[in-house]
Amino acid sequence: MIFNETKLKGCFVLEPTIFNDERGYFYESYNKNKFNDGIRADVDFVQDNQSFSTKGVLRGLHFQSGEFAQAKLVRVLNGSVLDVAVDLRKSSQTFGQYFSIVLSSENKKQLFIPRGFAHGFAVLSNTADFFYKCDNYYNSSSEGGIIYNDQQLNIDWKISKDDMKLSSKDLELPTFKDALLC
Ligand SMILES: Cc1cn([C@H]2C[C@H](O)[C@@H](COP(=O)(O)OP(=O)(O)O[C@H]3O[C@H](C)C(=O)[C@H](O)[C@H]3O)O2)c(=O)[nH]c1=O
Repeated sequence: MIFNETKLKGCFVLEPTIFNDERGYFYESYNKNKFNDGIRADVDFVQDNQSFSTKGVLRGLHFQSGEFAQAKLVRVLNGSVLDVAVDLRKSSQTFGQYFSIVLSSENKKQLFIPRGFAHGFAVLSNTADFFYKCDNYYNSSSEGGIIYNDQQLNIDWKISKDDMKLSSKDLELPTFKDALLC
C-alpha cells in the first residue's frame, strides 16, 4: 500500500498493492497496522457505510461536528466518482481549501479524510457503489453540511450542473461561511 499525503495535512491518497493472476486479483483493502503506520496516526474505525448512486448524483458536502466528528476511509467498489474533501480546520494553513480525486473500481485508489473535513462525491460513471469506513458513529444531531456550489470553495465537480442530482436536503445546505458560524 502506497500512502501519499495531499496538500491538506493528514489527508492521504492510498494506492493498494494488487496481486493479479489468471483468476483475477486480490488486495488488502484495509490493514490496521499498515494503515496506522502509513498515516502516522492511530485510527479506530467503528462503522462501515455503503451507498449506490446513478450517474450525476452528488452527495455532500457533509460532516459531523464536535465529539461526533468522523474521519473516513473511502473507496469505490464499482464505477467512478470525483471525491472531494474540504479542510474545515480553522487552525489549518489550508483552511477552506479542497482536494479532489477520481476514485474508481479501476484505479482502486482510496482517500483518507481526517476529522475536521467536509466530504462529498459526484458520480462520473453510469452507477457507483461507494464504500467507506468511519472512526465515529453516525449522530444525526451532529450532522452539518455545505452547499455543493459554494462560491468561496468554488469546487469543480467535473460534471455539468444540468446532470447533477442532489437530495432536497443537500440543495438547502448553507454556504461555507454560514455553516462554520453554527
Ligand atoms: C450517513 C448515515 C445516514 N444514515 C441514514 C440517514 C438517512 O435516513 C439515510 C440517508 O442518509 P443521507 O441522505 O445523509 O446519505 P448520504 O447523502 O449518502 O450521506 C453521506 O454522504 C457523504 C458523502 C458523507 O460523507 C457522509 O458520510 C454521509 O453524510 O441514511 C444512517 O442511518 N447512518 C449513517 O451513517
